[in-house]
Amino acid sequence: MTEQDTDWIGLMIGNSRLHWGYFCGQTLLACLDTPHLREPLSNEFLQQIFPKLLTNKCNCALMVASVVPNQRELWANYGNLRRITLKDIPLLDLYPTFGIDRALAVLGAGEKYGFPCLVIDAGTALTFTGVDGDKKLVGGAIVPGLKVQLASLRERTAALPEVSLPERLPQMWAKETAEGIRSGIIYTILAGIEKFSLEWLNLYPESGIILTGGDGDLIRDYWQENAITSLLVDKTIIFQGIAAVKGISSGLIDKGEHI
Ligand SMILES: Nc1ncnc2c1ncn2[C@@H]1O[C@H](COP(=O)(O)OP(=O)(O)O)[C@@H](O)[C@H]1O
Ligand SMILES: CC(C)(COP(=O)(O)O)[C@@H](O)C(=O)NCCC(=O)O
Ligand SMILES: [K+]
Repeated sequence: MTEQDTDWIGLMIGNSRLHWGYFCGQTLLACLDTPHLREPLSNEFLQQIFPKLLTNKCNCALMVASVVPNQRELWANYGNLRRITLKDIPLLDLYPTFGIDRALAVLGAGEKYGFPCLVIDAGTALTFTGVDGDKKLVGGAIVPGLKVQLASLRERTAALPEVSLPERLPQMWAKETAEGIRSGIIYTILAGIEKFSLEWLNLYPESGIILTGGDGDLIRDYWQENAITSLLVDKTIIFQGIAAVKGISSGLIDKGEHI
C-alpha cells in the first residue's frame, strides 16, 4: 500500500467540540463533530467513533491539532499520533501565539480557493484571518462567538435570560428583552463581518472570503437576507489544511512548490 491510499484521521480540537476527518491519502472521505472527551482516551471511545468515520482500525495514524491543552493531554496514550504545530504550517509571518485552528483553516482555504484569502471562522470565538498572495499572514481579529455572547450576557447580568439563536434574522428594533438580545448580537456580528470583508476586499479585490465553523450556516442564512458581498460557506477547509500538512510530512507534497 502506498502513502496515497493509506487511511488516516485528522482531528482538530476546538474550544467547543472535536472535529474529525477521515482520509484516504489526500482525499477527505467523511467528517464528524463530537463533544470533548471527559476522560483519557479509551478503546471503547475509539470503537464508537471510528466506525462512524468508516474505519474500524483503532490504531490508524492520527494527525491532531488543538487549541485546548487539557483536551490534547487526554490523547497521551495513543501510539500512532502526530501533533500539528505552527512549525508545520507553510505560511509566513505567523506570530508565536497564533491559533493552530486559524492557521490550518486559512491554509486549507487558500489551497482550495487560492491566495489571497480571508477566513471567517464562526466557532466558540469568531475569528477573521487574512493571508495575502505571498502566503503571508496579513492579520486578523478575534471576537466572542454567537453562543459565547449570549452566555456572557446571561452570566454577567441579573436580569437577562437565556436566549436561543433564531433561524431567521430577528427584528432590528426590538420591543422585548429576548428579541433585543438576539438583535444586538446578530446585527453587530453581521456589521462586523461586513466591515472586515469590505476592508479586506479593498486590499485584495480578487480574494475569496470563506465562512466556516459551527455557526457558519446560520450566519450565511442571516447574511443572505441582506447580503452585499458573497460569502462562501465551507466546513471542510480545516481538513484541507490538515491534509496539506500531512502531504508535506509524508513527502507527497513539496512544501515549496505546491503549498
Ligand atoms: N451540535 C452542536 N453542538 C454544539 N455546538 C453547535 C452544534 N451545532 C452548531 N453549533 C454551534 O457551533 C458553535 C461552535 O462552533 P465550532 O466550530 O464547533 O467550535 P470550536 O471549533 O470552537 O470547537 C457554537 O457557537 C454553536 O452555536
Ligand atoms: C481564537 C481561538 C480561541 C479560536 O478558537 P475556536 O473558537 O475555534 O475554538 C483560537 O484560535 C486561539 O486560541 N487562538 C490563539 C490566539 C490567536 O490566534 O491570536
Ligand atoms: K474553529
